[in-house]
Amino acid sequence: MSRPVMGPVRVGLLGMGTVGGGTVRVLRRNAGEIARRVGREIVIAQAAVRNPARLQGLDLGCLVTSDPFAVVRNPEIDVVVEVMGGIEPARSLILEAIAAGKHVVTANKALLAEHGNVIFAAAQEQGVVVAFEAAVAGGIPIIKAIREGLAGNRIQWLAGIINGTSNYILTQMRAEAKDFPSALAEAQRLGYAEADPGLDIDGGDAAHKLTLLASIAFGIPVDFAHCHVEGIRNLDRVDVVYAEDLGYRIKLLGIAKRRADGVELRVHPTLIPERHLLASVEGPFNAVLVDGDAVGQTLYYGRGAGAEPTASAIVADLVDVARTLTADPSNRVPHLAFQPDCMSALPLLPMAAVESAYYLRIHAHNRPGVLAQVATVLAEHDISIEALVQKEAGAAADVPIVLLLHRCREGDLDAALARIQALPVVTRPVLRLRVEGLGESA
Ligand SMILES: NC(=O)C1=CN([C@@H]2O[C@H](COP(=O)(O)OP(=O)(O)OC[C@H]3O[C@@H](n4cnc5c(N)ncnc54)[C@H](O)[C@@H]3O)[C@@H](O)[C@H]2O)C=CC1
Ligand SMILES: N[C@@H](CC=O)C(=O)O
Ligand code: NA
Repeated sequence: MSRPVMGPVRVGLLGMGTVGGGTVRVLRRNAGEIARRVGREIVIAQAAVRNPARLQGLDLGCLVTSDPFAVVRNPEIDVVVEVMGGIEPARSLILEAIAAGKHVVTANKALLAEHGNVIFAAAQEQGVVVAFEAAVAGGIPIIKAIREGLAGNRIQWLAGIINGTSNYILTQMRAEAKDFPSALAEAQRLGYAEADPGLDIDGGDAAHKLTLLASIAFGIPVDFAHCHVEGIRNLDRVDVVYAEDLGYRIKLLGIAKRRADGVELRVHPTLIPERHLLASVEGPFNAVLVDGDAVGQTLYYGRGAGAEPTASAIVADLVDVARTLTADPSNRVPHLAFQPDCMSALPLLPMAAVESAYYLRIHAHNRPGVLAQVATVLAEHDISIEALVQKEAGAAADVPIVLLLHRCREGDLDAALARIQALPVVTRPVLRLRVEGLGESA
C-alpha cells in the first residue's frame, strides 16, 4: 500500500550553543536515516540565535532571528526545540508555544524540575507533547526506558550518576591524584560543566534530573523543593583515599526510593562498594540503575553530556513527536508516565527518616581517650562502628579519625553528631558521607 506523501515536520530552534549546534549537525548528517524512520523529513525552518552576526558564515539553511518569540509565533513551525537553558525567557517561550498548539522538545532540566507541573498541565490541556529525553542523562534514553520499557513494573528505587562534571572531578581526584580545584578547572575546560559550575559541584543539576526521574518512576508530581541536595564541594582527596582503603569509591549519586510511608529523594556523595558496577563508571559518563519488581535491576550507561550525545536525545524526541503528530492526544504516552489524574500523593520524606550506613571524618586533638569519647556518644544513640581508620599521627596536633558506621536512622546520627561536634577535643566540622550497597550488602 502506498503511503500518502506528507510535507516535512518544521522545527523552530531556540538557542545555538553546544546542544543547538549538535542538533543541527545530527539532523543534517542523518537526514536520510531519520526520514526513513519517520516517513517524512524533519527540517529546521527557523532558528533564534542570540547574535546572528556570530554565526560566522555558518549556513543554517533556514530563517535566522535574534528574537526567540518570533520563532514561537511563526505559524509555519510545528515543533519548538528549546536549548537556550535558564528559567526565563525559556519558561515563557515554552508556555507560549504550548498555547499556540506547538509541540516542544527541551533539554532544560532546571526549568522542568522547578516548573514542570505547570508546563505539563498546560501541554496536557492543549493536547501537545513536551518531550525531555535530553534533560536527564543526556544521550542515555533513560526517560524512554522508564516511561515505556519498564511500564510493566512497580519501580522500587533508582540510583544514578547523573552529573558528568562531578564524576569527572571524583575520577581525577582518585585516579590521577588531582586536587579538587584543578579537576574542576579541567572539567570546565572540557565543556562538561554548567555555565554556573555551582550547579554541578553543589548537586543542583543532579537534583533537577533526579526530581524528573522520580516523577516518571513513581508517578508523583515534580517536587524539586523537597529533594535533599548535597554536592561534592566539601570533599577532600583524603576522603577518596580513605574510601579506597576501606574498599569503596565515592560517587555523587541521585537516589530515589519508594517506601510505604513516602519517597526518599536525595542527592549526595556516597560511598559504594568498589566491586559494584556503578563504581567503575568513570569520567564524564553517566549511569542509572533502576530496580523494578518484575525485571529486577537494569543499568543504563553512556554519555550524559556533550553536543552530539545530547543532540541524539533531542532528535529522538523529534522523531517521537513527528510520529505522533497525527495521533489522538489521549493515546499518547503521558508526560510523567502515569495518567495525570492518577498521580500518587506519597510525600517526600525528610532526611531524618532515611536509613543508611555512614562514613565519618572527625578531626580531633591528638590525645589519648578521644576515640573512646566519640564511641561512647555513638553507643548512647545505639549506633555501632563497623570499621576505623586512624593513620599514624606522629607529632601532628590534629589527627583525622575515619569511622564506618553500621546502618542507622539519620535522625539518630544527627543527634549523635551534634554531641560529637560539641566535644572540646573536636577541632573541625565533622564530615559525614552516606554508604550504600545499592542492592548488595554495603
Ligand atoms: N551541554 C550539555 O552537555 C547539556 C546541556 N543540557 C541543557 O541544554 C540547554 C542548553 O545547554 P548548552 O547548549 O550547553 O548551553 P550553551 O550556553 O552552549 O547554549 C545556549 C545558547 O542559547 C543562546 N541563548 C540564550 N538566551 C537566548 C535568547 N534569549 N535568544 C537567543 N539565544 C539565546 C545562547 O547565546 C547560547 O548560544 C541547557 O538547558 C542545559 O542545561 C542538557 C544536557 C546536556
Ligand atoms: N553539567 C552537566 C551537563 C549535562 O547535563 C553535567 O556535568 O552532567
Ligand atoms: Na536522556
